[in-house]
Amino acid sequence: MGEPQTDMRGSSSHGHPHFTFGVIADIQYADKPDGLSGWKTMRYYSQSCLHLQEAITKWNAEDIRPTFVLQLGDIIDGCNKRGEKSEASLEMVLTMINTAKMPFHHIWGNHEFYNFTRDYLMDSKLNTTWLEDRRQDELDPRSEGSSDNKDYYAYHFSPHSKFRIIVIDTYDLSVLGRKETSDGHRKSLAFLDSSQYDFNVVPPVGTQGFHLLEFNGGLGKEQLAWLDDVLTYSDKNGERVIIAGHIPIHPKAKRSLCLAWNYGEILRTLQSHESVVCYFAGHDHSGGYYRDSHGIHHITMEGVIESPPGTNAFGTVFVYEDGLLLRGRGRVKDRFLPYQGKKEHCDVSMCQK
Ligand SMILES: Nc1ccn([C@@H]2O[C@H](COP(=O)(O)OP(=O)(O)OC[C@H](O)CO)[C@@H](O)[C@H]2O)c(=O)n1
Repeated sequence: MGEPQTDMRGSSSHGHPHFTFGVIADIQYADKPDGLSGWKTMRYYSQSCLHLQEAITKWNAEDIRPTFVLQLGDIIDGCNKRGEKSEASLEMVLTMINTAKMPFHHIWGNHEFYNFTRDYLMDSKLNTTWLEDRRQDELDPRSEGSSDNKDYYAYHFSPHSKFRIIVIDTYDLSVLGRKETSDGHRKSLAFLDSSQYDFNVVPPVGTQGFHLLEFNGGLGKEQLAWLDDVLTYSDKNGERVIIAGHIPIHPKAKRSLCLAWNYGEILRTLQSHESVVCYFAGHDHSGGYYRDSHGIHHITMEGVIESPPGTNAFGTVFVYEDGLLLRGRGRVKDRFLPYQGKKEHCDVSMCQK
């Protein structure tokens, strides 16, 4: 695909954008020398905040200022916990984010849970449910007036009358973050018990249960039902929906072991609603892209932490009448993502759960 062309005001052959927003993933800040990860990939801790600062500077200066930014999780690295630097490092990154002229929606990844408990996160500045569109609460039968009632961190908002953004919690089913005595932890273990898994063995990619690893997670039944309700409303209201979570949900949209435990169930939910346009994830630092058989675009953003000096990894999404234009910076490619009608068949044959 050739370079998508836009003029200084974002207009293109697709018209003028309804709105724009920023996306960024896996900043993983730590005051630590650069070095190899356990996966033998290079991690540039010295660059993570510089890259974030550059992204904010660019977003602040854009002709059409992004309405919001989706921060796709892993904002600070798990190694902060060992040095008892979790709170100080988080404060340092959030102070930088305060210089942005638009709100950030924070998503929680595995590194949030290496540093903090779920209870801590719920009361922290990384809980951005206050940005949800409360006027829509009455439209969600299961939300009971507020997302505060939920045992998972997910919400939605409508930045334009015909568009909705849904933030999902891909560590709702997880052995990270929840107290061992909690119902959520029990349900997560029950899920794993019903599957073949062993956290001590990393099976080859593509074999049964290869993705049932501690650093992945999934969506519980309640969250799936809530998501289905919100999407049903969006279908009826003629909205286009963009969903964001930390973990990729399509086996072809990632390169490594990063895949939600119950990706099949999540995919089936998304694919049963015509409103869904795109799913944004992070987690797999090498990035990925796949357009599934229902026309849903799966974008896995390259990770800031694995972006060498002189590069970066973030993007601005221009939301047009006929599609989304992802204008990538650094390692993130430019892509035009057209909206498309549903096809009859479904590709969940690849999905084991
Ligand atoms: N070979 C390895 C490497 C790591 N682990 C353990 O897995 C956990 C998560 O690793 P980490 O690198 O911190 O996860 P990220 O979310 O930063 O990155 C995911 C990558 O993008 C995957 O490609 C941690 O507990 C490690 O100790 C391991 O068991 N074996």
